[in-house]
Amino acid sequence: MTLREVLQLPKSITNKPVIAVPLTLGPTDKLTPFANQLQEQNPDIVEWRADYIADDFSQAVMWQQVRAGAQTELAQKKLTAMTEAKMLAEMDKAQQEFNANWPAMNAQIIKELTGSVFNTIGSFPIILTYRTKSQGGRGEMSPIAYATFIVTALRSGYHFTAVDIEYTLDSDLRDKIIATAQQVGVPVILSYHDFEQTPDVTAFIQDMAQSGVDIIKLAVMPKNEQDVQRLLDETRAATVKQPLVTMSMGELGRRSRIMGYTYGSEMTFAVLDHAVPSAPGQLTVSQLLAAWQ
Ligand SMILES: O=C1C[C@@](O)(C(=O)O)C[C@@H](O)[C@@H]1O
Repeated sequence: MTLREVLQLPKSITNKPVIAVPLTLGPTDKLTPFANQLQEQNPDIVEWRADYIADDFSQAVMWQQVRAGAQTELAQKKLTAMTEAKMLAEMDKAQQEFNANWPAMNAQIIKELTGSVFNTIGSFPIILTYRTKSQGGRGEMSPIAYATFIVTALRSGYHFTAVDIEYTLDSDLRDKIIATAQQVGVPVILSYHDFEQTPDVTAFIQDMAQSGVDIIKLAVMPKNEQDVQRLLDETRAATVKQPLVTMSMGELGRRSRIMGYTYGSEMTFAVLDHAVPSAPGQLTVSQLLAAWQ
């Protein structure tokens, strides 16, 4: 099956790869300008990089906010030292209650976050991605919180076109996400990033193919032109059954983002004009289309 078929995207009449645009907005950014620009540039799919926003709604951050609010209130009340001590002890109890209620609150927060994305850009197919710091993203959640986030978003009632999971995630958690994705009918993209070098691409692709996922994605850093060519050649030579998405990052690797499809990479990531790239070397959609002219 081709990547377009796996993701149930319309057939291309140009034979070009799928263009994915990352959505990297944080908690104070507005979605509407992104949505408007999206309509103008009309890529195939949006990758919601949830790591740009989800950590702002983590258990620790939310409790911090509740506590700070309560403390400000206390400070305004001119309490005796004894009453204040009593109230602080009550805060401890409140924290325990907060922690006990967190799973339900977390599920609601994730549902609302997902809803805000779908209500604004839901006419576009959406990939759900949470990228950890070690894989080049912003996410600092623990592996369990990461898996909970993904599983809850998949079960939120909004239908993602695909979900991305990191190859480096603990295999039990990975299997749990894969099982959930299969239950809700969402294809899984398994991703691996190397920001230092271009590893043995063939070996990685073969190992990643063992995990029963639907699509394999590899983003690696070249040190020289030979590395870029090796990534392309090994992509072409790969014999796995899953569709592949590969790219050589950084300035040197740019041509792999433009020409990778002629070697068998079926999706390329590009940003909307004036947006900040989500990985080194990404072109804008306009630059990509111009390069294909
Ligand atoms: O995995 C990838 C590919 C990418 O890292 C790139 O190099 O374009 C960009 C990420 O947003 C995406 O999740």
